[in-house]
Amino acid sequence: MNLTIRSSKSAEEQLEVPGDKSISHRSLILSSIAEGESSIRGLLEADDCLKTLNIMRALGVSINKHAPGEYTVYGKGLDSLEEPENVLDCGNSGTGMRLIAGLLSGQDFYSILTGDQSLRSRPMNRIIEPLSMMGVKIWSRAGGYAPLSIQGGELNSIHFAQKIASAQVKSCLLLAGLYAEGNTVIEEPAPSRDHTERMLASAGVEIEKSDGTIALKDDNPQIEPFDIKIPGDISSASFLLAAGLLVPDSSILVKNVGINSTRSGFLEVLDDMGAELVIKNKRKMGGEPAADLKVETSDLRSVTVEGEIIPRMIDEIPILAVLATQAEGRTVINDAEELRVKETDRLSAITENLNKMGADVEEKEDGLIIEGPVDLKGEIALESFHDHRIAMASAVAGLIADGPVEILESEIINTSFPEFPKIIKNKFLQEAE
Ligand SMILES: O=C(O)C1=C[C@@H](OP(=O)(O)O)[C@@H](O)[C@H](O)C1
Ligand SMILES: C=C(OP(=O)(O)O)C(=O)O
Repeated sequence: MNLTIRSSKSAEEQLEVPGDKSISHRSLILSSIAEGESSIRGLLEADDCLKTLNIMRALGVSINKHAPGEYTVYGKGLDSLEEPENVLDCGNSGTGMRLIAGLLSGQDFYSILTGDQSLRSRPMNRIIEPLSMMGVKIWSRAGGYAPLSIQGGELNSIHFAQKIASAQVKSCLLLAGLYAEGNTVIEEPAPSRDHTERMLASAGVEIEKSDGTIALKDDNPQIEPFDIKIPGDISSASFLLAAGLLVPDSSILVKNVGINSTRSGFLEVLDDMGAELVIKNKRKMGGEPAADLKVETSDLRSVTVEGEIIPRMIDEIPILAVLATQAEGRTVINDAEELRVKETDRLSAITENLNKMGADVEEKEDGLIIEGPVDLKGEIALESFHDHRIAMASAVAGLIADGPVEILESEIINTSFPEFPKIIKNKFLQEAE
């Protein structure tokens, strides 16, 4: 399936984005091992999270759907999971695979995790090594690639200093740590998203955080069941905000978006770029800070983005690159080498697509250098590279191109934001195509 972007129009819209992907995965996993019935509203019903939901069912958890995004999960405690009869498929989801690997490490049974071609080429040694130190028997293909086979059981706790700021690795180890003897301690070089820590703490697990160190204190943890209303995903919202900033005479309000500071680096960068952005109605939703975000079409200036902010906006770098093509001056993105091991090599994919449109993007080992502003050309077909964020970032670039832009194999957008093509067609294009 292709998405055709042709003739955009100014948009004055109030929109919502679906539930946060990271929080959706975590709420399914933690409710599955809670002591009782949990209720989840606003679950992201996109491919990645639906894979996690199916895996929890395959592990013997009963999960009922009542309405769109509304589920009851009947958890029976930490040790209630059952050996799956078949291989568990995480699809395209790095988060699903790495977090569930942590969970399965504590189970006294054998399981196999696999995924699509993209996921089977993403690095898993980053979890295999610390999990092995905890005593898990875990096998992979040569080089540390999935499928992963796991024989879980008795675990010892570790004190692990992460080299990369990865919330997936941290969360994997915290989940395994629930089953380990003694305190699991994880150090991170810079703050990464902290949804797992927040959710564990609010479910009654003793967890301490100070100066980049997270310690699971409970010797005999139990997860209390919870009711959660998941806030909208800031990573999905970033594409709509960018569209509002770039398409002339637009004004976009995205309501109910999670703005946890470990996720909201993109908003800080927008501010530095001179974007007309207002953060309104700040409140808490599902134990997380949330707000309504309003942007108006803005003249943007270039920025340098590097260091500790990178993990706090890791999935927003491709759309930042699109914005940078329209900003006055040279934008430099450093310290973003992790983008090379996402669903695709995002540094190379976004460089290729934007340069095909006539942009001036230079790829560096750990980032990008982008000169702006540059008029973007249409009459072009762009690859999605089997990566939802590349497909959506390219579609937003298409909104300001001087001719039609075709996004190839755009169905990959279902990974995180199935409503995106419809929102773009209905709100930003002249006529529904
Ligand atoms: O923990 C999570 O939910 C995620 C963590 C990030 O990955 P890393 O932990 O690999 O940086 C991010 O890119 C991904 O989209 C979701
Ligand atoms: C990197 C992403 O997800 P994951 O690692 O879960 O596949 C993403 O959603 O941009």
